[in-house]
Amino acid sequence: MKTAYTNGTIFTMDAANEWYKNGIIITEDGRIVYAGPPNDFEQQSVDETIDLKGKWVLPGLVNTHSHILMTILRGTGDDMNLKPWLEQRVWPLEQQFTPEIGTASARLGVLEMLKSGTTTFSDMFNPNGIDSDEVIHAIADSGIRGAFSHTVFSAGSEADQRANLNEAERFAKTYRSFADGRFTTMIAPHSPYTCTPKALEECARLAKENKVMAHIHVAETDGEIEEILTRYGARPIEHIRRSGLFDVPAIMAHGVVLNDEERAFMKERDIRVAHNPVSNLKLGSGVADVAALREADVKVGIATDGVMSNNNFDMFEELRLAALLQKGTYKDATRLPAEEILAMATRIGAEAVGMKHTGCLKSGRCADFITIDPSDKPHLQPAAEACSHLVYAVSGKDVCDVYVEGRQLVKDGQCLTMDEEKIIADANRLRKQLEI
Ligand SMILES: CSC[C@H]1O[C@@H](n2cnc3c(O)ncnc32)[C@H](O)[C@@H]1O
Ligand SMILES: [Zn+2]
Repeated sequence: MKTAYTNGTIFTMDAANEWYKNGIIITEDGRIVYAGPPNDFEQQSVDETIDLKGKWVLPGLVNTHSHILMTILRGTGDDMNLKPWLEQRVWPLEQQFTPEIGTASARLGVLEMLKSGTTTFSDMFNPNGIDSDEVIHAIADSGIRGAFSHTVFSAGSEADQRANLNEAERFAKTYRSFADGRFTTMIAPHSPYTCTPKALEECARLAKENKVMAHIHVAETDGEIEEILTRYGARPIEHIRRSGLFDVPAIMAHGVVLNDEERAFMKERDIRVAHNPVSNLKLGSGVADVAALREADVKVGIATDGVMSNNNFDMFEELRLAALLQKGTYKDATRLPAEEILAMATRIGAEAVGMKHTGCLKSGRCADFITIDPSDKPHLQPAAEACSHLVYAVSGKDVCDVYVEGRQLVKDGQCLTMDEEKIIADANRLRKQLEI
């Protein structure tokens, strides 16, 4: 089936940042075969024509780090610093999870992501209390794209730790090319402070043997740097390097506390960063020096983290904040211009999670795109400066249509693939089972 989407303002987000007013996208079998000006487009050459009536079109957003299984915990654990938040609130709550809670939580998270314009996300699942096979199938049914990992923690007995690593490997092998290739997997040791050096080494081996990326929380707070220095005599980046985990393509969540030497090393090893501006502020962790990372030519994607530290999955909020934080901390408004932020949320984010086939509206890439209709929205008028509006004025609620691999998943703000009423009812019913 060949479909033409006509009369859109198309932000290709390719390396040249080309955009076209009254542009056209032609898709076939889930791929883009053309994106650009209408030139000599002939309606007869396609099976179907959809008039976008001036809507803005951009690649679906890529959320490079999330925890959808925490979605049911939204609104709990506010106003706490990272360590007590994890130890006193998050982990005791996650211990109460059942498979039903985990799956309901995942569905709610995916629904929110899709409706706010995210088409790809890279997620760390909790290892306890859930049925990761059921979760993966629930996510697959929604039509979204993603990279998933069953997180590794060095907790419990030796047998428990071995079982956790075995499950992380089984999960990575089983789903490494699942849902018609929309899903990939990663090996995700939670962090250098929750995993032993041996577990990090094991994770490095598993990622290498299974040819998947590594995903880990690193350099999130000053406290983490001190703790790892005290325990192992090295800062987190050097400590993890010694384990071999950075011998495979890796993405680190946070990267708030880094120095020049570490950034140069990250460039050399192509270690990517998932920047979580809201989560880093909410947990009092600080502000990642994204401008320095970009100057060092490190790939930086944008992310939400879980909703307990956010409290939503609206990537547009992250874009705006990511731009403003660098301008404010550097006292220099030229830092991270809107075009660069948009690229980080799309093409660069996709590269950061190892998905070069999405994130850009270009012939050969997957037809993963979203539309926004500015025509009835005062906050997006005058509509001429669309690129600026996409970073500084749009919110997830403005997203109109969402397509993944040419399949429409959201139409006029309504999700076509998920039962919204049931998902919300289930989340509220199951939330009552948790002792908050
Ligand atoms: C879902 S398994 C991963 C594990 O990570 C916890 N988590 C969520 N946000 C953060 C963060 O910012 N730093 C460290 N760990 C985090 C989550 O609750 C799970 O237990
Ligand atoms: Zn996280």
